[in-house]
Amino acid sequence: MRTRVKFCGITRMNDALEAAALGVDALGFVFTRESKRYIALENACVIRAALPPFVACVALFMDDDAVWVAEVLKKFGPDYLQFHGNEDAGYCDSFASPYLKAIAMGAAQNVAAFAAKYPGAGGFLLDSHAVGAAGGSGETFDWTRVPRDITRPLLLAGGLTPDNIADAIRQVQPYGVDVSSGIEAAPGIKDSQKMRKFIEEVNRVSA
Ligand SMILES: O=C(O)c1ccccc1N[C@@H]1O[C@H](COP(=O)(O)O)[C@@H](O)[C@H]1O
Repeated sequence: MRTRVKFCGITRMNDALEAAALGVDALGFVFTRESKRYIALENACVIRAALPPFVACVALFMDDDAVWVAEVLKKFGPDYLQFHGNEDAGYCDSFASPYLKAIAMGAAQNVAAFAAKYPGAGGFLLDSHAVGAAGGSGETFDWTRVPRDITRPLLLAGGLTPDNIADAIRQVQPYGVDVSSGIEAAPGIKDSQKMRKFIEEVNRVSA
């Protein structure tokens, strides 16, 4: 099956439409305000309304106030929430909405034990970022540390680029991949050629 692709950190209409035309499965919108890729809720809603069918929208948060998450849920209506901080399962489940939980792949991380604490998560995003630090750093982690026996969907993230995505998929065989800085010209500004090359590489190795 083709590896699913999420492009994260969308801030511009044209980037979203180009990504959709390339066949991306999901677009990520960063609603945590410290991020360089933060998008105002009103702008995200305008982009969302212009997307063709079957492009999932993901709303990313990092230790945000529950009131803010609820407001985004109500107005933006994401298909998935993505929690990228220290949120516990009670907090994540409290929104009664499908969600992905990020796992920071520090040296001591035990993915199976972490995942067991979040029975309500639809999947897990394995990222190189330190918990509490802003993500989207463009740094990879040691992919040999991804366990093969996790039965729930895993999305590989952290430092993926058009040049390393083929190796990443061959090595990790993830359910999906998630990329932000590796397809950018600058934070929040996607690069058309990098987006295209990234999708071409995913299609080439996972066809
Ligand atoms: O993108 C951000 O600005 C961001 C901010 C806070 C938490 C997570 C963030 N991004 C996520 O990080 C991964 C990896 O990014 P990159 O490809 O290494 O730049 C990205 O897929 C987002 O889900």
